[in-house]
Amino acid sequence: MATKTAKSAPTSPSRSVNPEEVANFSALAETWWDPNGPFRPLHKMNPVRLEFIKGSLCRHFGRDVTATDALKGLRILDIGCGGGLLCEPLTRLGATMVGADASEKNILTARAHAEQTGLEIDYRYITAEELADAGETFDAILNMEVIEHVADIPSFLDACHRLLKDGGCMTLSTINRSAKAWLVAIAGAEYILRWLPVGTHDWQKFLKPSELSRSLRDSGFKTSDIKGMVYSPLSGAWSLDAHDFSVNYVALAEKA
Ligand SMILES: C[S@@+](CC[C@H](N)C(=O)[O-])C[C@H]1O[C@@H](n2cnc3c(N)ncnc32)[C@H](O)[C@@H]1O
Ligand SMILES: [Mg+2]
Repeated sequence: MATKTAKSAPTSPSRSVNPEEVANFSALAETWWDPNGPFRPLHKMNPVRLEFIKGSLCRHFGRDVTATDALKGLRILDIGCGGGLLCEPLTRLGATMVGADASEKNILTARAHAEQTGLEIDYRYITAEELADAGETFDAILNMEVIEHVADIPSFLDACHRLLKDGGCMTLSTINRSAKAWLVAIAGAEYILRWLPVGTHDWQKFLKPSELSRSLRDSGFKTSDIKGMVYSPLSGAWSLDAHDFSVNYVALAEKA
């Protein structure tokens, strides 16, 4: 009798890609740089995201946060870069940026915009796993507003871990799976204010900070900072908050 060999499940090189999610972003690709378009919330959040990213990277790498070229010499990957809303300001701070996205249309928009602004940014139409398989490594990774849109978190974070040099760090942002987040980020932002197209976010895919930390630990990272990002309806501005993680939050993870 022939012995039965255990067959492992077929491995897909890019398990993190959810084709429906990527198609949603591709459909909006031409609107990335419209400050009043569907990505208006990201434009509004950008100053506070940059404050967190710049502050975290400067502390981690011992840089002077007040220097105009504070990130000079650092090779940084923006995974799921979309239209390049973060790649451009970080390039201006001296970083050597690689922006990678699973949507080709996003990459075309990002490249066209960088050409207009005269910034040199290496944009790639590639998934996290493909880039990791290619053996590239980076001093730091930006992982901003992506994890709640991926199909397989362990595969995605394992790829990020492979992409990070020893001693490197990764910033993340996502949305908490709380009742308030459903009210604000889904009912409010999608259905009432129409800031985002209905269906942009799936509440089930939001992550509690403890779940994000656990997933990061399982992939070999140590969470070293978490801050809330809080929106003030009065001023229309976002700010970092040490205690309120109830909706949006940012985190810093180090390669353990
Ligand atoms: C909400 S957007 C965030 C864009 C950008 N990080 C920002 O914050 O301005 C999420 C992006 O992740 C990309 N994406 C989703 N899954 C991905 C994957 N597995 N690898 C690379 N990019 C991915 C999508 O195409 C989309 O552009
Ligand atoms: Mg999102």
